[in-house]
Amino acid sequence: MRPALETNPPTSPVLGENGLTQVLALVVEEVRDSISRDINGADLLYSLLGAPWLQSLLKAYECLQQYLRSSPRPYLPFASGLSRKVLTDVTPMVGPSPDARELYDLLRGPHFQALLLAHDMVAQKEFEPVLPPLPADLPIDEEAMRIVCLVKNNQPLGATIRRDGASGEIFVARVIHGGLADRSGLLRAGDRLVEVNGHPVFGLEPEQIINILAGSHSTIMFKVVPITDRPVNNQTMLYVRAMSDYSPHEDPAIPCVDAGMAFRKGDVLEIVDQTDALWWQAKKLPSTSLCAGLIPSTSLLKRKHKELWWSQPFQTQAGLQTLATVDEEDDLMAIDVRCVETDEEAFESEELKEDESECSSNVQGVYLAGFRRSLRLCRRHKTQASSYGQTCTSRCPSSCINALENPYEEVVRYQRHPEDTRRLIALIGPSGVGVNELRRRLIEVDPKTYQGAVPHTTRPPKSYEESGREYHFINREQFDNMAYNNRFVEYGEHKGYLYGTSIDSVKQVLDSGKVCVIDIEPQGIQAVRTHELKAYIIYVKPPPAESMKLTRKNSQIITKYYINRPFKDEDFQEIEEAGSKMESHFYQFFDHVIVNDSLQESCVQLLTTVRRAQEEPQWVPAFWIRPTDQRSGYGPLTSVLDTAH
Ligand SMILES: Nc1ncnc2c1ncn2[C@@H]1O[C@H](COP(=O)(O)OP(=O)(O)OP(=O)(O)O)[C@@H](O)[C@H]1O
Repeated sequence: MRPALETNPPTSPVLGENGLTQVLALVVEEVRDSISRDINGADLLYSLLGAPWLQSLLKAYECLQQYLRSSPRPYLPFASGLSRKVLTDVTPMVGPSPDARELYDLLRGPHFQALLLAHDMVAQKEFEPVLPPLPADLPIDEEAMRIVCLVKNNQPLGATIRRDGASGEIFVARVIHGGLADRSGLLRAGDRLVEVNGHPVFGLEPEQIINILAGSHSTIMFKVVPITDRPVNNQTMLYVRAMSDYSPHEDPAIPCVDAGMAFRKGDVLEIVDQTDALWWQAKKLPSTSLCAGLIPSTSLLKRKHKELWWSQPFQTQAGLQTLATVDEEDDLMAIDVRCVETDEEAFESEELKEDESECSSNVQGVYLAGFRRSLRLCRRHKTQASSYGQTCTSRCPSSCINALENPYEEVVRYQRHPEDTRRLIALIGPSGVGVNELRRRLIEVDPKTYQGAVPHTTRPPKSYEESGREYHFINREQFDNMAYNNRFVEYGEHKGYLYGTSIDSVKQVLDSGKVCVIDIEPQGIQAVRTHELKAYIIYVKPPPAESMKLTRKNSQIITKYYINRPFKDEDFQEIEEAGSKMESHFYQFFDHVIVNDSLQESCVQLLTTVRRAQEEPQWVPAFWIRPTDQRSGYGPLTSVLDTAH
């Protein structure tokens, strides 16, 4: 700041009449200097301070301040009366002077007359409400009643009622945030209803009252005894991502189906009211609606999920275990007898050919790691986790979230700072949909920005391979150690060798300032949804089988038995089915979905999405952003949601 400003004591600045404008002018000058010194944000601040609306606002403020000090009094109590009298005097004048004519025109002007009218209203203090006198014979024990008159429009009233079983009295059960009743500010949960449109409601059933309401036309009149102890609303705004689907129409327990709000897994919800322990009020984002809807609270939804779980013991439960089902089906893929591998050596040599061809995948001198066939095939053997006696949950306890335990995941808006490491991009999709094709094309577009992670393997290196380029070659003990210490995003076994993508390989790419682009299987989701990697997960969705038949005419699929072979109809069917299973279990973790129909369009969409993921604000789990000590286990989410009543 300039010395001129520094000399003023900050607590008691004595500003002249145009004090604020002067101060602002000095600040603007200061900010202009900062722009030339290239100080971050100075540009934005300069345009904000120079905005015409801010100048006008300041002028209005200063005028008000000035008049507050001088407390002006009306010159006349009835200025429009005087103006009318002058007009009556001037009208009959024969050959009035130019001054008299000008005065006449001025006084007749509608704006001038409106100004005088406003002046008189202020002078006579007509803006103060006139209340009717209280009746003299008011009984002492009379309860304070409030008469509420609401104008009906097309919107629902936005309130529910309940009947007290013991007393037969009717109460407002809840007022829906942003609804007609809430916006009136006159009806509150707990108010006792005495009359509706002149009908006493005592002893009536709620349905009868609803019929009275339905029959009323332009206005609804309530007579209520207001609640005396209003709960203090000290809740903070909360945003969550739904981890499961919910439909009020399929929930017999909801207090009012019409007030309920359906949501799908992955939807971001703004929780606007948690006063009720069972039923919260929320809006689905992005939302243009003023009115919130009822959704089950965390504890209620957990209870519902548990009840469902117990009532369907033989069904596959949503969550990470479902992988087994998807994968088993992969393995049970109808095996074409002609495809069965008979000669290990012949296969090996074919693999070698393929490896050699992949060796040449150098783009601008950069080797594209992580596209090897053996690595991709090993990821289809899903026995690895059990063979290590570990589940995903035990591998990454801090971030595993399943719908049964946490039906809502708390999220916050996150804008990556340009100096922070880039977010990991993880592509996921059913095998054969085109995940690797898209990933490869993205990296090839700009290998200086995008890069895959170098995987680890226990397989011995081939003559042309270099450690750290195709793979990090390590021994089994080292691999086991890394797996034991949760250092892999995912890993698996192929032909007796272990292959895996490590967190450190991903971090190495991110730390070099590049965007790391990997593909993952569903069991890798939790390992990348961490504060450390901040993965942005893109689901590559298969288009309908019929459409794939057209677009994949010249494409080839990698299988366990053939290195490459043309797609068959069964492949499309399988990809489609595997896709819908993947969606039904993991959709809540997908930040973006690309339907891979036309390859060209998918590539463009991928590039745009990946850029947006780095540059634009996104909803991310709150535990990524919270301080370290709050970032363990389910703690933050559960405690925030369960205690915030
Ligand atoms: N949109 C598309 N149109 C036409 N062909 C495509 C399209 N997307 C992918 N392909 C082709 O489909 C084949 C399978 O794609 P890709 O190898 O990327 O599968 P994937 O999803 O990575 O599965 P996996 O990991 O099991 O190999 C490749 O030959 C690829 O070129």
